[in-house]
Amino acid sequence: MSDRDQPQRPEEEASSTDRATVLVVDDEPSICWAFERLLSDQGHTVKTASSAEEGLQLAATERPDLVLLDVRLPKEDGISALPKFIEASGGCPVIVMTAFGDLETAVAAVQRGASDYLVKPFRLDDARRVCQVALSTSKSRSAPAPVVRKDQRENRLVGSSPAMQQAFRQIALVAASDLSVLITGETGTGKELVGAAIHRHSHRAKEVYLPIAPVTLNEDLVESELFGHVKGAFTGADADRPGLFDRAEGGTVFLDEIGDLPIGVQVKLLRVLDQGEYLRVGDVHPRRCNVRVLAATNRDLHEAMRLGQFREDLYYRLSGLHIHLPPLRERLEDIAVLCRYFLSRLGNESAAESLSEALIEKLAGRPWYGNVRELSNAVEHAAVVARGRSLTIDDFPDPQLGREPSEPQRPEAALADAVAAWCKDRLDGDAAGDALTTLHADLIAAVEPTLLRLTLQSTAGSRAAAADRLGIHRGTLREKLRHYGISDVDAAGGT
Ligand SMILES: Nc1ncnc2c1ncn2[C@@H]1O[C@H](COP(=O)(O)OP(=O)(O)OP(=O)(O)O)[C@@H](O)[C@H]1O
Repeated sequence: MSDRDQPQRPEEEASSTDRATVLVVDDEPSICWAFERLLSDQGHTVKTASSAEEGLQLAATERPDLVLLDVRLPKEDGISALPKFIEASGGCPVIVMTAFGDLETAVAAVQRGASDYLVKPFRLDDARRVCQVALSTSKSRSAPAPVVRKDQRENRLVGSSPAMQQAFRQIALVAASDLSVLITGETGTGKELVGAAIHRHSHRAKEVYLPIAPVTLNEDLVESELFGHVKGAFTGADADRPGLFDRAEGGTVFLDEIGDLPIGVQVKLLRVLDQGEYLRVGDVHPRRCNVRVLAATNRDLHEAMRLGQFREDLYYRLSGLHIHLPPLRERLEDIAVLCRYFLSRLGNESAAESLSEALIEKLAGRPWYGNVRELSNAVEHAAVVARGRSLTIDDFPDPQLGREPSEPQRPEAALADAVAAWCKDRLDGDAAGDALTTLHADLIAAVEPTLLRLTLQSTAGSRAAAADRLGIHRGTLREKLRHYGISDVDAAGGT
């Protein structure tokens, strides 16, 4: 707990809940002491125990209003004792505490009936807030049936950093609900894996989980791909066709790169979230749908909203809960556990066990702009090179020196921003909304000449090679150069 957290004075606790009895079960005396100080200052009675067995006896005699239960205890651990505490106390909320949480522990705790999950070390402010919320919940809740855990060895989400512990806690708490979740983070930080984990631990687990990246869909057809269309909706629509939301009925949709969703489609998505219904393209009869939406992005959605590229109402509707995955370079504690995990997933247990501190330290000094994806590939590469012996830093591929964290997205993002500014300017200038009829053609005319000139320069004026690079027919290139009045001399000479 941090020193700057000072417990509030009793008189500051005007809105405090009724005086309650709180049982703290932890074999660390400092934790028991901290809670005693925090909660008795608020007028509550605090009982402490250093083992599950001792705690259960107190739970039966004291019938506490709240139990704070550590996971690691001397004999029986907190997770297995959890249902017994709920039963012994007559159904009071139990907050599980751990310093060694992984996703499975967090999910098991919530599935066994924990009302919340505190990751050590925690701030007193957080502990106070979590206790207050738990104390305000009904004491009459019944103990949920224990759920049998499935072994989820493949594609597990691992990490020991506080940021990952926080993510595990959020996943565990949100999984059982139907809340939309917004998952943000740079490329390769594990957003899709978080989406899959939420689905896997939800009541929809047996239904479809459909990860969709709208950017990979045909731009003109993205709406119809997502929501389907009816016969005659557009040229070529010769029959009714269901969309991806039909396919995901009852399950979960993971929308990747939500920041790139066209505005028109954003409106439709908002209707799904608000009213649980959507229209197929060309249809006038709304269809009901029962789909949980998880969304991910590596873009700054606040900036996208500012530029008018992302709807604010959709942002607030989507971010029922926001899980942020920091870049790997900001959670270096995860590198060792991830390396071991990737090596044992490759079946290379001996390399996993023999990873040296010195190697981990060297790896932690690298920038990992591609985040966990880059680390995973690098470990795989190193394992192949090492051929069964212990890994050394020389087995790893060279780090991509000199690259900036978000460089892969930067030119596209800058271009999108420039287009947005241009568009906004033109649309604002057309306040009456009737003068603009060639917006699309105007934009193409503004950017295409530069594209053609630079490509021709890159091929030293060879039209055939430039057409290949551009992915257009040589005749089309010739026509375009004529249209824009670009001569070969222009193209070779500069922009
Ligand atoms: N915490 C983690 N534990 C184990 N594997 C991870 C973790 N985070 C990421 N990975 C692995 O890294 C790779 C990239 O993860 P994922 O596709 O979920 O990232 P992403 O953030 O969705 O990336 P993008 O934005 O590029 O789509 C995957 O192979 C995934 O299994």
